[in-house]
Amino acid sequence: MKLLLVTATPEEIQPLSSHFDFREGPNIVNGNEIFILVTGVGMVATAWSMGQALASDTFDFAFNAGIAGSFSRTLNPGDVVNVEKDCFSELGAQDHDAFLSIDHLGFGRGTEYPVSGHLSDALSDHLPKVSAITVNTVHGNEESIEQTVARLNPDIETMEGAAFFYCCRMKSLPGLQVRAVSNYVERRNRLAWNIPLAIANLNKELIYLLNKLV
Ligand SMILES: O=C(O)c1cccc(C(=O)CC[C@H]2O[C@@H](n3cnc4c(=O)[nH]cnc43)[C@H](O)[C@@H]2O)c1
Repeated sequence: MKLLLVTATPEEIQPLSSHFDFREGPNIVNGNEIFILVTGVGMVATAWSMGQALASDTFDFAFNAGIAGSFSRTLNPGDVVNVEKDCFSELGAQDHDAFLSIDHLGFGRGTEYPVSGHLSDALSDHLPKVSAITVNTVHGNEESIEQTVARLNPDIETMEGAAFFYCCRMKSLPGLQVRAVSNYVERRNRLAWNIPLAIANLNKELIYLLNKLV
């Protein structure tokens, strides 16, 4: 099988890369070819990089791996989750105090799901399923957090996930978005982020998943 592993920054998959000694181009794990795509942070960078990769090559399965902020207090820092639903939460229009989604405006859809397949289920059965939003601006203001929770009630947020699912959907490419919680979504408090724990747990999971693909 040919797999695409998409991440925003090299740091987020550094332990995995060291574990398997990943290089540029195809890397072989258990007979599968793994291509690493480091996109840069954000949905535009992700869409551009994935668009380039998917236009010039074909893949059987894709992973989006990274850290995330959690709205949900039932998730703990370091928890690894499987995103089953994602949303371009800022895509739409303000109408005074109301938000009109892109769906409501009639210009498309704001919600994305992974292209499912038997492999997705077999790989991710053990992971908690969550709903996510994808943002350009990381929430860090109590009022805007309350408004977003009231409107969408997401479990986590990232800056790339919905773009990953969008690109996969355009190519009918099955995939999984696997995220580890590095911080709670709250009034900005960068000192409270536990990025090392999130990266360590994310990478243990990725090594497990790639070893499961035999
Ligand atoms: O500072 C570091 O050492 C460091 C190492 C690796 C990655 C980072 C990042 O800041 C990655 C940004 C990445 O993380 C996602 N993320 C994490 N928390 C949130 C959040 O609360 N809201 C939205 N996105 C979040 C996001 O997908 C970024 O791509 C730093």
